[in-house]
Amino acid sequence: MISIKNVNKFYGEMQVLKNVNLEIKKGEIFGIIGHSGAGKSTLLRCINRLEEYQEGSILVEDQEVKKLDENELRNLRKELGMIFQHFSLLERKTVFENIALPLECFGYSKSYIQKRVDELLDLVGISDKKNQKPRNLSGGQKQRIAIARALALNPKVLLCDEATSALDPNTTKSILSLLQDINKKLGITIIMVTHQMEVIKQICTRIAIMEGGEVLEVGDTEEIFLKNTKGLRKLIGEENIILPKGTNIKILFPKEISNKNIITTMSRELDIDFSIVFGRLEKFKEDVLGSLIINMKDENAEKVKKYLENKGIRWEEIIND
Ligand SMILES: Nc1ncnc2c1ncn2[C@@H]1O[C@H](COP(=O)(O)OP(=O)(O)OP(=O)(O)O)[C@@H](O)[C@H]1O
Repeated sequence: MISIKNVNKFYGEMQVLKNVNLEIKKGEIFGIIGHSGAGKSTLLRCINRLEEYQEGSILVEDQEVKKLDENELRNLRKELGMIFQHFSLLERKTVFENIALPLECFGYSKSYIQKRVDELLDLVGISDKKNQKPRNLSGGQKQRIAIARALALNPKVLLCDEATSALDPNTTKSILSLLQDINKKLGITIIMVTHQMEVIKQICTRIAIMEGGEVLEVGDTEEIFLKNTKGLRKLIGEENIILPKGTNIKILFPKEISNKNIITTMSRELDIDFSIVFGRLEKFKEDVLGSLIINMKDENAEKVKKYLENKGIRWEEIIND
């Protein structure tokens, strides 16, 4: 659906996107996470050409974004709705007028606009606020208006730039579940740029971790948390794990087995001692998952690997993580 290949972008001398490659699939909720300044927003804004990119290619449904003429760009933007951290609503206009704006720009009839805005108000759950001004509404309600406005032209993709960063945790949850509903009901592809771990855990099926303009890792969100990958550790500032001598094995605890006493049972059954090098189990949606690195003498490694294989437990030998 969206294919980003070898994209480089510069602001003057400063390179802010470095050889970025990503494939975003139709219908998925894809997260782009990283610290401030990582280049997330810039990348997102290159997709709808709010920013230009100097090198590489961005294809949206097989159209090269940087080659579009004015008319084609207008049509592309119709397909790509966008929402922002601070909502970008017009304060002097009512909720209805804010949502109607893109429809007016595209010349729809008054009667269609009435009908469409009512549908959208219903979809985002703020029908009762139709004639209010945004200043009388909460942050969550304002973001619902912004979502309705972004969906007005029936886009195929919704670009979300830190859409929940200005909201409290409960409102964040409700906006995320609204986005999830919209994704399911309407089949819209969603790209979420965020620095909030909870956001990607809650709704993104796949994520890219960015730092310094580069994509460090791309993968299935659950797998990244399960394996506690290097990119994820970098993101949370726990990058360096000092591996002791001997064999180091990372045991994965997917949600189905995270509460089992694998290590103590294995130690007892094999009569081998282990030391625990590093591990983290954490809440992921309604479950707990994670991994644990254990250290053992080299001569015991084969026995342990066989044991884990036989029990169907996922593991990886860590040589230099
Ligand atoms: N218009 C601009 N002119 C010059 N430099 C810019 C411009 N916009 C962004 N930058 C720089 O580009 C880099 C990437 O910024 P970007 O906003 O994409 O990062 P981000 O990961 O989205 O972070 P944040 O969440 O803080 O916005 C930063 O170093 C930023 O200072």
